[in-house]
Amino acid sequence: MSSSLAAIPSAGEEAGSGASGLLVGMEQIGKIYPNGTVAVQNVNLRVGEGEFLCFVGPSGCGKSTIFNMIAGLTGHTSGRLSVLGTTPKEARKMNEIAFVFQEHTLLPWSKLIDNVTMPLTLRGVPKKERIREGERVLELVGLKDYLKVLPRQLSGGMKMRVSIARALISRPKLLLMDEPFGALDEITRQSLQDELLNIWRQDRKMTVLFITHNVFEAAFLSTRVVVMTPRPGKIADILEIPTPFPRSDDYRSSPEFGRHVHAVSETLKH
Ligand SMILES: Nc1ncnc2c1ncn2[C@@H]1O[C@H](COP(=O)(O)OP(=O)(O)OP(=O)(O)O)[C@@H](O)[C@H]1O
Repeated sequence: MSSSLAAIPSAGEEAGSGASGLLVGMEQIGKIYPNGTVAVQNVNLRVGEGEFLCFVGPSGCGKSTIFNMIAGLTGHTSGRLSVLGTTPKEARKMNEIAFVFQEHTLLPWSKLIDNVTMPLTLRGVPKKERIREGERVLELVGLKDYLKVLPRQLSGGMKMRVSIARALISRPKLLLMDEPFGALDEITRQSLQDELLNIWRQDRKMTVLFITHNVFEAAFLSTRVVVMTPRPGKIADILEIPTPFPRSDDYRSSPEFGRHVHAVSETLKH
């Protein structure tokens, strides 16, 4: 992997000049938590605009830690990390990174429209614009008829759709999804995979980084799969999934899909 990341600041340094075309650049990234746990070691990764990367690896290998470092929620302790051409902390202030977790984190007492527009409310965006954007993203996830409904009236899959809508409302350049579909049944999971790919394909400038334990999900969604080793997490390999989009149910049952799943599974074993 080429790594001309000279413009990327080292751990603890302030923002440097941006590396153009590079959404995320990781060079020799390491993370040791204050209690001494070595979570991540020597991670090198370059992510460009419009990619869809899945991260797979054994439990505790540092996938969430990598996401938290990219999102500026925890610092790296060695190496160089660039996000949107600057440091993660600076990138976080740009409102161009959104996070979706497995837990939906919706406010139970707020209607859907208020839940999805929360990021805009916090930024002081006028109500008219908030409502317009809220309707836009709820339509994207197939929930435009549910504006005034409370989260408790929704199924798990619908709550996840709302979480995705809330993440999309800021039109993020970088969408970080940490095992978002892990708690859903297989049918709901597959339909959300289809919807997510449709949304991503409508905005090919958006880059998605997605954690999953499911090799089928990784082979279906990704342009590349990052396979990690057990802790301390390193990158075992990065597998290209060159199958063109749109990917349909035919792809799910194709020999090509089987080969990609097999390749990811085999890499995980080593
Ligand atoms: N705040 C923390 N302090 C100390 N150790 C931590 C902290 N957060 C995570 N760890 C440890 O770092 C390692 C990596 O954790 P992380 O959550 O990043 O792994 P993961 O690959 O996302 O796991 P999973 O697939 O189970 O969600 C684990 O050993 C975990 O216990």
